[in-house]
Amino acid sequence: MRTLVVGSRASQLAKAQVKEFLGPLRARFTDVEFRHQLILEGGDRDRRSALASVSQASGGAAFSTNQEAALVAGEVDVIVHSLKDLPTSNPAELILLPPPGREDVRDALCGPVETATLTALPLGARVGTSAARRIAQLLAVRPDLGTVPIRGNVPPRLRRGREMGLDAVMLAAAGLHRLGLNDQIGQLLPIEQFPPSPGQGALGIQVRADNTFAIEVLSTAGDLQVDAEVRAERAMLAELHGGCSVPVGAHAHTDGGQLHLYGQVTSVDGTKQLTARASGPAGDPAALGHRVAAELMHQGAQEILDKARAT
Ligand SMILES: NCc1[nH]cc(CCC(=O)O)c1CC(=O)O
Repeated sequence: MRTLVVGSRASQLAKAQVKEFLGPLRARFTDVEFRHQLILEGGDRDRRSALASVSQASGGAAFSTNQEAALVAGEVDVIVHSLKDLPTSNPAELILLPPPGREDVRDALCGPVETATLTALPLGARVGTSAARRIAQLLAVRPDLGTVPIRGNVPPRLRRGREMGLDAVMLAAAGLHRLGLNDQIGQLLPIEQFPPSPGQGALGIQVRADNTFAIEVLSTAGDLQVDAEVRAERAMLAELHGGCSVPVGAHAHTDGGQLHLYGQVTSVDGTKQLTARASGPAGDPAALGHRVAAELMHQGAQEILDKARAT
């Protein structure tokens, strides 16, 4: 019996993601023992300091560092991340395998279901989110809204939103679905105005590039269409030199052999919004990502991003 040690953060969402990833693999490889190992990150140990520093720490990579160290050291064979939390540059000895099927890519407004929608939120309503992209996108459609910083794992964000009396909290539908929190969703936001963070809803399956056994087994869980889509989105983000904290949205979908990519950059105050689209062969997602990024740059993305980074 061979063993594969699967690492993840200790959050409920991370545990749900590992379960989802391992389900089909356990059924397919009855001669492999899959062992789950939790790896604490700075953001898990000290919740209070994490609240303040999570997006600044290690250039936005606060969720992946201890895990990557454990992977490089050989303590685990694979890390199951939320792909959108992973920086677009991977350490040289680590690679990302094709992710399994993607969850709903959209963002959601959560709160009282009658009022947590774009049209029903009262004038000047307060929405909980700390993400530059979400703040910018919200203000672009509802400049009257106020946004309130709220960080941490998904269930505590919902709880604090209620405690603080916020009108809504903006979260990824993927995490809500995976945690069985669908009943919290007031509205799933339209992709046109609210393209998600690149990679949102997909798992980031990270292994050592030389771990042939892990690659052989875990690749069988991958979905090549999802892989092309998220690679296009992440290539666009990388080309814009964006981390996870820039007001950049991206969404790719496949149609036959064609990959379509939609990209959006929004100023933090929501007053300027650039969008671009392109299509290309599914076999070259990076080229498509670069094309859409180049079009956004041509429209003036650099100035918007420089300003967003300065705030
Ligand atoms: N940055 C935190 C984070 N990382 C992944 C998810 C949800 C799952 C996903 O987007 O894939 C979330 C919470 C959120 O943005 O609502």
